[in-house]
Amino acid sequence: MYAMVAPPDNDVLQARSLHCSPGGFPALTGVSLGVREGDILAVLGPRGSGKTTLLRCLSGQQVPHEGEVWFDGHPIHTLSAARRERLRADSFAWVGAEPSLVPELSGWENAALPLLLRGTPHRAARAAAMDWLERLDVADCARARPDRMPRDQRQRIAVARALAAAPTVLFADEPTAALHAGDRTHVLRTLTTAARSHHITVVLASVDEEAAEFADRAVRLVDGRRADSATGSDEGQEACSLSV
Ligand SMILES: Nc1ncnc2c1ncn2[C@@H]1O[C@H](COP(=O)(O)OP(=O)(O)OP(=O)(O)O)[C@@H](O)[C@H]1O
Repeated sequence: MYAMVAPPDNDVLQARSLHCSPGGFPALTGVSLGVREGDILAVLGPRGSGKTTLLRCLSGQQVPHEGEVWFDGHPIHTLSAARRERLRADSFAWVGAEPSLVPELSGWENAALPLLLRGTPHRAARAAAMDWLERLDVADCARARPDRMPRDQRQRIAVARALAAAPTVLFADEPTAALHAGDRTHVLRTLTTAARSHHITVVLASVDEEAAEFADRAVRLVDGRRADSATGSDEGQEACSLSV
């Protein structure tokens, strides 16, 4: 064991020697990495390599069985479930492969939902949501219900919802997996361009090497371990001074 030491100032997120076995399967076996503020980090690897489990640990949805996760200079693996929930609502956004929209709400209401839940006035939340729907080319879906939209439009609204919330970190887990090739590139480009212009840090998981083209850095996982460099193995405290 080693004493908990805060990560370097320019790392907004840091994982140290994560071990995690959801459902008893060793999905992560000693993963360390740092994510610099404002960076777009691609987490690449084949199916089953541990990408989703890593993003779930970094975002506080899953507590690692061993190791540490730090956000903004504070450990989050030691927080209560309620405090992790609060952190996720205030600072993080998540886009998965399947758009998970509220079926009873229209396109703009879905995109505005995190802002409305935070108490943003209705008019301001609507304006922000509409702005993002326009950037993602789905403004004409603003009044439609999700069951009236094709999947790629629902996914664009899910991306708009994540960006409208102005998170510190956006976790995108295979955000374009369910889209056609042309849509994939457009959604990834829009997501990463918007994140850069709003200084949102992005952790982008993908099986597709193309995702690295949109990122500042990439790490690669194979069988729950870093496969890209010596910094990725079970290095414990040395990780404190390393970014990616
Ligand atoms: N709750 C769970 N119960 C059992 N096994 C799990 C659980 N969660 C993850 N695993 C296993 O851990 C391994 C890593 O899964 P994970 O979803 O993190 O990988 P991934 O790289 O995101 O893959 P995919 O693209 O298929 O989602 C896989 O073998 C998966 O079956």
